[in-house]
Amino acid sequence: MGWRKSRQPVAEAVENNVHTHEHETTDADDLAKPLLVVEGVERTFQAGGQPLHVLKGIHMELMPRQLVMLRGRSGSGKTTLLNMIGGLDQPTKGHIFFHDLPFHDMSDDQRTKVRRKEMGFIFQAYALMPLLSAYENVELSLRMAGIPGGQWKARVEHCLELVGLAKRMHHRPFELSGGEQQRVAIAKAIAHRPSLLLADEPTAELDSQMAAQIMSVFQTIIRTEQVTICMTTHDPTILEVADHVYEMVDGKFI
Ligand SMILES: Nc1ncnc2c1ncn2[C@@H]1O[C@H](COP(=O)(O)OP(=O)(O)OP(=O)(O)O)[C@@H](O)[C@H]1O
Repeated sequence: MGWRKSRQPVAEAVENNVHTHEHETTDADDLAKPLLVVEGVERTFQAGGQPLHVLKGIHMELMPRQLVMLRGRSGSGKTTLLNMIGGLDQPTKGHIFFHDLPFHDMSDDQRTKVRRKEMGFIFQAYALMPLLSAYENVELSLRMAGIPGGQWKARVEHCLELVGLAKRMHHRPFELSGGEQQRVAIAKAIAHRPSLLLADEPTAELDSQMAAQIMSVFQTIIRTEQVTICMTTHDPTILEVADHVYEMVDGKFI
């Protein structure tokens, strides 16, 4: 594909090529090219001295501002793939390009740099700091991303408003419902303006009404924050809001 030919050397690209705060200026060309490309990805683990082939040739694309779901039974390889997309693990074989950057070729440090700037993560269990308020939890993520302190207040308030928690900003996690805690986790994950949000079973702990609220928040932030979301799920009832569903069976898409 043409857009890959203009790739800069990786180290330079990690520093220069990834535009964290320029989503507003995305033009039609940028919307037409994938944010992430997975080509022929395989992943083999050594388990008890035997090779375990968990991913067996995965091809996929994430386009800008899409909501993409990976669906499949427990053990089919969804989390393994999500870890690979997030640069937390590397393929045994195949290629992963994120924003033109070859994740399969990059060092841990290089991938970590890109991940901190460009990605947000949401997990099944909400991963909030229990002693900090909703506000402080979101602020912490801006502090860790190295965003200047002068920008924190407006951004924290904006993100908590986006997820519908403006009135609960000063509550601590134990004073919030599971769905509200997950919405704080979403505010936390988008605060530093990532272009890709990865969510592993984000609705698994929630009842259907709360799960629907989470999906509605996802749709809002795709529109307003211009993120792409890739999530895993077991839940057939939420698939209808996806732009694309990849169905995984035994390490392959069907
Ligand atoms: N680091 C590892 N070492 C050995 N085996 C692993 C490792 N990580 C994952 N596996 C195995 O790979 C298979 C797929 O696991 P994975 O967590 O990707 O599935 P999943 O579809 O996300 O399942 P679930 O829905 O239960 O989270 C499982 O059999 C798991 O035991």
